[in-house]
Amino acid sequence: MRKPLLIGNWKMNGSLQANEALVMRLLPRLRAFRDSLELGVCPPLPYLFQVRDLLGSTGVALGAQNASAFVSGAHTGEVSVAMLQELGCRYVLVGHSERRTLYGETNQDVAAKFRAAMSVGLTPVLCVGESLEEREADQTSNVVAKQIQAVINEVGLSSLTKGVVAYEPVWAIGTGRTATPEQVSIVHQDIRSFVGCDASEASQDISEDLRIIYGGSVKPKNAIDLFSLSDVDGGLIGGASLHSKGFGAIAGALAEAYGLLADDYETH
Ligand SMILES: O=C[C@H](O)COP(=O)(O)O
Repeated sequence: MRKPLLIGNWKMNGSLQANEALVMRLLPRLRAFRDSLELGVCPPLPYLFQVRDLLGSTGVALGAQNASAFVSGAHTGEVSVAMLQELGCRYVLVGHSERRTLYGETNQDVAAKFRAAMSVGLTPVLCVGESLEEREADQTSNVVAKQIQAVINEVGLSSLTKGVVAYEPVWAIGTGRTATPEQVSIVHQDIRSFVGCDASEASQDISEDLRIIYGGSVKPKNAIDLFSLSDVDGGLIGGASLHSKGFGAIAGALAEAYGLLADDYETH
């Protein structure tokens, strides 16, 4: 079974004081799920040390929101995957739509970052998704397939499962406009079919093993419907991950969807 995964992406939010308050309130809410779910948070880079220490050995992992594809050298302002690994990160987001749209990252750039992350043992979380225009032009499948194919070209199909795919329709990010369960289900199934499309036994296994999580305006009230879909293996949560109660409730919904509710957790 694919282990359900929930990652909070704090984006460019927080302060020393706010992070401490958030993590201290969040940890008790996540305690019941730490064996059944894989949990992580991605604070802004300057706070990685602080949050790593706050998380301690609670089982909630640390992740970064971005990394350079380069190993070292004259790349002012960039941070290497080895640095993130040294700081205790387990995950790194690659190709978040905000990186693609605001900072011009191409499919090739993202694929190089995926490779770099893998090379130091980090788990790259490959973010893919279509814009509203692309959806309206019926291009969702093509766009997502190209984003994934670029990574397969770079690292090979069999290495795809060293990472996680996060489907995040751009039009649903931070807009309060969540994709419907039907829309999400179609794209997640498409991704799984695309990965398994050469019909070899190996590609079938890879397709079956690949974790595909959903992100885009996930809230406690819509989480259970999204996480109950058979091809959705968890969530990448933006805005709601900044609130301990909301993120805790989303973790509860994920556990509930998988029938993994711990005895000491009540759904309210
Ligand atoms: O990385 C997270 C996604 O961009 C989703 O953000 P959101 O939950 O605020 O829509």
